[in-house]
Amino acid sequence: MAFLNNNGTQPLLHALESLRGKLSHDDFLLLPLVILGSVYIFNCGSIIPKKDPYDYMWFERPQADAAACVQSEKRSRKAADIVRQRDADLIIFWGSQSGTAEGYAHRLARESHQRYKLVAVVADLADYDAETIAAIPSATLAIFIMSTYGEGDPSDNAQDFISWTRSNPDVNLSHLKIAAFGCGNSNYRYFNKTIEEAVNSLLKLGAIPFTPTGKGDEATRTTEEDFVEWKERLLSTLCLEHELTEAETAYEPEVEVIKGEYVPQRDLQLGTPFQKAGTKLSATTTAIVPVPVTQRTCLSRYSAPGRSVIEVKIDLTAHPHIKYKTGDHIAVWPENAAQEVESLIAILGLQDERSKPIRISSVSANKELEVPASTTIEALFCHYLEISGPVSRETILAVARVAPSAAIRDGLSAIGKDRETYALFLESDYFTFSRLLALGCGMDSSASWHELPLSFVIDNIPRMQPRLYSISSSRIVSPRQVSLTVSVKPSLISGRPDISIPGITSSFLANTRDSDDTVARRSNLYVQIRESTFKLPATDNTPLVMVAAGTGIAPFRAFIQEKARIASIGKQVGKLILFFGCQADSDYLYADELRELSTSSLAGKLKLVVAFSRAGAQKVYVQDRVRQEQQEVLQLLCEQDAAFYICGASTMAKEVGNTLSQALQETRNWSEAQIMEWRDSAKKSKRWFEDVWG
Ligand SMILES: Cc1cc2nc3c(=O)[nH]c(=O)nc-3n(C[C@H](O)[C@H](O)[C@H](O)COP(=O)(O)O)c2cc1C
Repeated sequence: MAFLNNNGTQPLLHALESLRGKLSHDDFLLLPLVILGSVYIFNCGSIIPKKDPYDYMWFERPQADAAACVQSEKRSRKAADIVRQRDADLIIFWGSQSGTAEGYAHRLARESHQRYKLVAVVADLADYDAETIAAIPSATLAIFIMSTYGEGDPSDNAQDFISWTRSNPDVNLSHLKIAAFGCGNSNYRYFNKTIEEAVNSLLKLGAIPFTPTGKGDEATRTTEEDFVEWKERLLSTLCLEHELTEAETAYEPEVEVIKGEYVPQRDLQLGTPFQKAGTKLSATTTAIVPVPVTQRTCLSRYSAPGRSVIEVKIDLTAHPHIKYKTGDHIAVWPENAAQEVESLIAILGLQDERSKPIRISSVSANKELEVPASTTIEALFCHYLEISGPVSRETILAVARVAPSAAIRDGLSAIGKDRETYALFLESDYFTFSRLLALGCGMDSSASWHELPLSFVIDNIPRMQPRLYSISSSRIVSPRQVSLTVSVKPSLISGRPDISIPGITSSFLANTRDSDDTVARRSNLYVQIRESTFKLPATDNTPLVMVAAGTGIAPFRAFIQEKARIASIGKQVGKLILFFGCQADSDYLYADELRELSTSSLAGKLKLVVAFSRAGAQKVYVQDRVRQEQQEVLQLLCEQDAAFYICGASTMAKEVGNTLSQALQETRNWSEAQIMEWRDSAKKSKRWFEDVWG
């Protein structure tokens, strides 16, 4: 059971740490230079400096280039090889698009080791050939943690694995015990389809279920709790089967943080997005580039405090190689609010060190570093850790275990003891990591968090993820000025009507000043164009039926702009119907532009059908409008091969899908199976597109 804890620099670190109290701050900073100087004298026998061509190497650490090493090292694609190499008790495969399932796989590995001294290997499904799972020894439990994406699809890294399960493979898994957890959202039509499909296929091949499959549901905001419940059941079953006893869980760092070391400026990452080693760019994902914000316009304001929709325009002129297509997505890297960064720095007592370089390296065999290897505390908190999110129950319990006093430990343990108490706690106030620590200080005013290791903060706070937006401009109308249509909607806490929590990216975008604004806090955004499947048909004449609610209008605004341009140069365009759900006329986004186009370049082509849910005595939703217009919609879809698009909340998409199914049953007498078949074939032939969110 080889689980790395420390690397060779640890003794030096301990020595430095123990000297820390005896040295002044400046002495401490000089110490590495003193050591290097001694090495130099020892090696050269003289203190007269000679020009050493490899001088710079003294200042470089091997992990600075670890990414390159990992990429060139040829790893086996056989899952059984890694299991045997590490003598693993568990192999945890993950399939994840935005990091949730991946994070859970690492957490399970860490806990099973810390609590039961089990050896767990964490495996990216894309790194192994699927059929090789058949050679995993029977003593090793195979665990699958996978999310569902798109319209019931696997994540990108699980595509090959799922294709393999669908190919009726000729393997026997009757020796293999499996356990599985899915990340999904029940607002989608195909809730947790990927994990269901994976488990069913593995069971058909003879695999033995170890514990019931767990399913996380984002719609009820219970994914985290669903995971914890499933994980505890799995660990207690393992415990019973193998007669394991739980070890005292002292904190074991997964990263090592070195302060006070010289770091060349070029190695420091102070805000540029961090990408893990080996992340490849592809035809569908461009480089991440800094772009100026050229315009920010408020499109609509709501009566709810702080709620609005804004349009943000960014300029790609400085990056001629970066191109986008109409309907693509754009990933935006946000920053945490300055106030949150300041609070965390203050409560950890890191004010004096905030802008000094730190070196971070992974000390876990399973985990690649998820933050830059060289940065500063300030940059780490601002750009690389998601410090503004609500603190999870497991994090509260982890903080309780390292609390500076018994009063804080007991207080925090009581909050995290069960699902219900934790839920009540979250409803009572806004609790980020720093606010949780502040709450701890309230439980024992003599205690402080200054001794909490920085590695603990890095290990327990999720890394910052970019946010995806649909581009709301057309490539042919505006190839260099890209617009995003962003909903700014603070979250509310039921127990504290006075508090509203700003969304991290939307509030960041709302506060980003135009580039010519002299008071700009920062005018550049880091963005990346990501190709979407939400595309216009190849022929301009194909009719389009588009259904949107709220900011789901974004890609349709781009489609309509593009069609108007095509029509204006005398080309034929097909019929366009836009169904748009809003609250009232005040949030009918792009109303003037759409109305104008429907009477000018797209006259007789563009039909606007708007549903207002709060304008009159009766609530009218977008699906009600689709029902009213069903004859024309079905005629376009079934007789004229129109392309059908939905963009907006998954609940809306589900209702619209049901409305269409009902209409097909009533008017054409189609069975459920026929409707499914029709929809699947429309998807395959690129006539049915959904871009929906939870
Ligand atoms: C564009 C999109 C499509 C999704 N489609 C589905 C779906 O069809 N079924 C489902 O159960 N969950 C769906 N989800 C919810 C995700 O599975 C959920 O957010 C999950 O926690 C993501 O895990 P990951 O970060 O590991 O990829 C979707 C989420 C997004 C953003």
